[in-house]
Amino acid sequence: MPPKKAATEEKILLGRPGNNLKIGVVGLPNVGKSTFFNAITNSAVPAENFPFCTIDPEESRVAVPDERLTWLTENYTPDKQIPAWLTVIDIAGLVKGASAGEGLGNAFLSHVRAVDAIFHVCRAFDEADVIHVDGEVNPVKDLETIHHELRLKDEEFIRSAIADLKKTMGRMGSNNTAPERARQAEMAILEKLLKHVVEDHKDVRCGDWNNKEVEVINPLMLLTAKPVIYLVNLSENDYIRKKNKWLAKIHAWVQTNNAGDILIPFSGALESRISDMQEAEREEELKKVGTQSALPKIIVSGYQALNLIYYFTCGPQEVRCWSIRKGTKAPQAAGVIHSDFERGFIMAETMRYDDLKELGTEAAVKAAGKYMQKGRDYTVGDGDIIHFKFNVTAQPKKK
Ligand SMILES: Nc1ncnc2c1ncn2[C@@H]1O[C@H](COP(=O)(O)OP(=O)(O)OP(=O)(O)O)[C@@H](O)[C@H]1O
Ligand SMILES: [Mg+2]
Repeated sequence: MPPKKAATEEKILLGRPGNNLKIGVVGLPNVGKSTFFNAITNSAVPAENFPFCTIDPEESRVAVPDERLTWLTENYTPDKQIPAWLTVIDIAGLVKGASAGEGLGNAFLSHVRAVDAIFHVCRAFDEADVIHVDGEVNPVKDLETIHHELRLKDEEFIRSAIADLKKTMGRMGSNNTAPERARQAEMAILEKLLKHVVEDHKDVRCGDWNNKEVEVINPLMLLTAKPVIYLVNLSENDYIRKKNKWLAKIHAWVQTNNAGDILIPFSGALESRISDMQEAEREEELKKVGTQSALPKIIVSGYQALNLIYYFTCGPQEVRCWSIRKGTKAPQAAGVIHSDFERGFIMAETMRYDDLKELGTEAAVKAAGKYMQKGRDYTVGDGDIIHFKFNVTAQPKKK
């Protein structure tokens, strides 16, 4: 008899499912959040030298740079090229005590709650003219402040979930019924979560949670469950010379507290200065000062932090990226183009970008046996080039 296949349970990801995910720019007031946001979106959110100049979150979407898309466009010469987008939201500054309503506290925290990942901007530039809310530049202290506030808020959410659950427990008398046992199991998970946040002082995303636990955690929409990318805002000079007295300390703090989180240095001053320039002028300026913009890396990292990937559809009309969450199966991936594609899904004809690039043409990929037909169980991979076959009576319309 053939050996039984080990049942490999697919790990449920922390966070909201779906592909309509957003990343928020979070940090203390006046650290350069709007400067960064403006540079990244070239939009007109005011960046001014006083705290709380951004009151409402501003939203913008930016194209995810990808040389695969450039290559495919050169080869298919389509009428249109459509990239993947990263949706970025500029949130006003959080201050110490925000969780207790300080500053514009709770409103800001609800904006943080509504995003799916965080660009945490911290200030490591000395600039006497730019006021620091605590009177001194100390990015490590700033990181502590924000994390403390986010965790306090999570503690409140978890305690309130525990209180709600308690009210429903033991009502029916017997505590050995199936629903009651489910509630007890949920309570145990909530208590474990509370210990993680309150006693161990850890962010939720740093825990090793199993699927049952993730199912309890996700609906709580906890702030510290969201992936974080630390963006360290340097003066132009420090960024160009790749030196700053705080960088090593910030790095050590991240490693100790949230090992694995990504840290990217950038300069709000430089990015803002070059963001108005035409591309050629910008390239020339960057060459002159001997550096590169940090924005492409930041955008790609932000997109990846959301657990998003994309597949391509390629043809003479358009070459296009379609965002899906990691782990999405072929029919649901097809549903991103049109719900009919999912409803009437027959198969996905796919090839790998790398194979197409290496072999040159679709015909060569087919001849090499690398053009595959995949069924409903196929998990779509990043950079797959897909043509869906489907069958519905109604004429499908593209989104
Ligand atoms: N790297 C940098 N070097 C020097 N000055 C900078 C740098 N980055 C930003 N600034 C300046 O710091 C000031 C505050 O920037 P900005 O308005 O972007 O902060 P913010 O974090 O959005 O503040 P708020 O929380 O009030 O919305 C601006 O005057 C901006 O030009
Ligand atoms: Mg701002």
